[in-house]
Amino acid sequence: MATADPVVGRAAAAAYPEVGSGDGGESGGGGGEGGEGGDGSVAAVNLEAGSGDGDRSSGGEGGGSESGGGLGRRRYWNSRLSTERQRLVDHVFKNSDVVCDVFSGVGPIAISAARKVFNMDARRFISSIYSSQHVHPVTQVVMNLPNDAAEFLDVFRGISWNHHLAVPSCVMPNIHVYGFSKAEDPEYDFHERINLTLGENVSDVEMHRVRLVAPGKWMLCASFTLPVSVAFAKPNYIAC
Ligand SMILES: C[S@@+](CC[C@H](N)C(=O)[O-])C[C@H]1O[C@@H](n2cnc3c(N)ncnc32)[C@H](O)[C@@H]1O
Repeated sequence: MATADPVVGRAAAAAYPEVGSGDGGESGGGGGEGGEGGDGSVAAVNLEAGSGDGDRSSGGEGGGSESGGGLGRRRYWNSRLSTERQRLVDHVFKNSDVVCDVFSGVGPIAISAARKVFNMDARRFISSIYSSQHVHPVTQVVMNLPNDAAEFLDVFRGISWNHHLAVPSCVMPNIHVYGFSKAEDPEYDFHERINLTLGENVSDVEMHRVRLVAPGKWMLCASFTLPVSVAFAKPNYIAC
């Protein structure tokens, strides 16, 4: 478990996994106060609050819950996703990666991988982290808000517009975006949503079926490298 700068954001996080992959965080380790809900499927930790404003309700994927108001209180997460989180932390992220977990919730992914965590709204975070990319280019972006994350992808359109002189040396991040699909061909359906939001036909998208959340409804993880043409496209929104 991360002990240095144990600051967690329920909104967004950036991680420097070279510090270690932690213990997966599902058993309420490091922060103490592990606990279980009635169905035994949740665990809780006390976390030192960073900055940020307002509270956010738990995201769309079923089963998980977060309780309490502000950070530093008892918070919960869905342990049914622990295998998926471990897949990212143990098999996808490399030690040299800088990971941006934009829907971090209480931070089970970020904490497993991190030593440095921020707390901001997802859109503002992506914009700001990219404006300071000279120091630590982001190499992995996790977007686990299955109901809506694909619709946030437009934030990447033109994200590097201001750095157009650096195109040849620019590192494009691998994006891992989660989504649900009830379609007959869920991979095709989710890929179409991604293309639509990015305004580009993205090739080489690796689809991973995370789990069947209801009969005929898959939770998927789509992984792809952000196309240079998207990152350097003329932005269609003003970054805050
Ligand atoms: C499905 S949970 C995923 C949490 C965590 N990454 C995990 O793997 O368990 C999505 C989280 O994103 C947060 N969220 C929703 N909208 C957000 C936004 N606009 N910016 C940042 N976080 C947001 C929700 O409060 C929720 O905690």
